[in-house]
Amino acid sequence: MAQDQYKFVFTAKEAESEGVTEPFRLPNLITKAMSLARAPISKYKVGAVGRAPSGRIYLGVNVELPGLPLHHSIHAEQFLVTNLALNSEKGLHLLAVSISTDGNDFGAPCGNCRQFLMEMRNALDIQILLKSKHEEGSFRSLRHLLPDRFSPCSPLLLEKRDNCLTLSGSAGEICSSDCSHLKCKALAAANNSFSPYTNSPSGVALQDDDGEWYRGWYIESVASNPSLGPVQAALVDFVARGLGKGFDKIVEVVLVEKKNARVSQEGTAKMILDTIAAPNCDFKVFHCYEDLVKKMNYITIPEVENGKKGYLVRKIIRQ
Ligand SMILES: O=c1ccn([C@H]2C[C@H](O)[C@@H](CO)O2)c(=O)[nH]1
Ligand SMILES: [Zn+2]
Repeated sequence: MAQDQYKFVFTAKEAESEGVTEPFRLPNLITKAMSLARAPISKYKVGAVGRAPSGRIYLGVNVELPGLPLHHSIHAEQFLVTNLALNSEKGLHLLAVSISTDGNDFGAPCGNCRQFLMEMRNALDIQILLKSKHEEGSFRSLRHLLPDRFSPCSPLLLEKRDNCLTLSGSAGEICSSDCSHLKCKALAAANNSFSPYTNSPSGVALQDDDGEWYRGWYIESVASNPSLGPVQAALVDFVARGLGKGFDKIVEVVLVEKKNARVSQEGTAKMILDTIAAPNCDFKVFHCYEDLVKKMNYITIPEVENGKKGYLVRKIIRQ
C-alpha cells in the first residue's frame, strides 16, 4: 500500500518482514526512517529505530521547523519517545540512531537526548547500538553512555497517569466520550501531560484540511531544556500518522493549559503555528483546572512489577 511508506509503528511480525528479526537487525529499518525525516534547515536527516517491551518497533525522525530557531526542533530520539507515549507503550528496550547520511553508521544519542531518555522507567537499561559500516557493532547501555547523570525521581514518563483536569467555565460542559470537539481532544491530551517539575500540564489537538486530527502533550525533563512542548508533541503525531502532509495543511489548533500556569505554552504555541501552519490557521486556547474531587478518586500506590518496585496510579471506586 502507498501509505506503508509513511509507517512509524510496526508490529513484531511486520518488523520481521522488514528484516528486523533480532536486535542487530534494527538497522534494516533505518533507510525508511531517514526518508521520513524533515530537516529543511540542517539538511541532516536523522533516523531512530527502537523496540518497546511490547515487541513493537517504533521509528523516530528529526523534525526541524522552517523559519524557527533550532532549539524548537524535535530530535529523532525525542520523536521516538513521544511516539511511545502517544501509543501507551511502557518503555524502550533497544535503540539504534543513524549518525551518517548513508545510514551505515549508528551512534550514541546527543547529550540532550540521553537526558530526555532518562525520564523513562528502566532508562539506564536501554541498549543502544554502536556500529560502523561492515561491522556488526555492539550494544551499550544508557547507564554506560551517561555517567554521573542528572536523574529524575518518580513519577516517570510512560507510567499511567491522569492529571484530573477539567475545562474551566462553560467550555467544561460534559461531552460524550466520542465527541468531535478539538478542545475535548486537547483536554484529554493535557490529562496525559508529564510535567512533574512545574505542575503545568498542557495538551494540543490539531486538525488538517482533510478533517483528520492529531494530539500531543507537554513532556518535561528534570534537566528543563530537553523538555518537549505540546505543539511539538502534536507534530510528532501529525508526522507519524499524517501520511507525509506538510505543516501548512494544519488549519485548526486548540491548546489546553491551566490559567496562570507556572509554565504557559500559549505564546510559544502561537509563535510556532504562525510560522509553520496554514496562514489562516485558527488557534484557540482553553483553560483548565485540577478537579480536586476527581483527584481524590485517584491515589498512587506502590506496586511490584516484574520484581521491580514502581508506582501505578489506580482508580479507587468510592463507596
Ligand atoms: O541525537 C541527535 C542529534 C541531532 N539530531 C538532529 C537535530 C537537528 O535536526 C539535526 C542536526 O543537529 O540532527 C537528532 O535528531 N538527534
Ligand atoms: Zn538528540
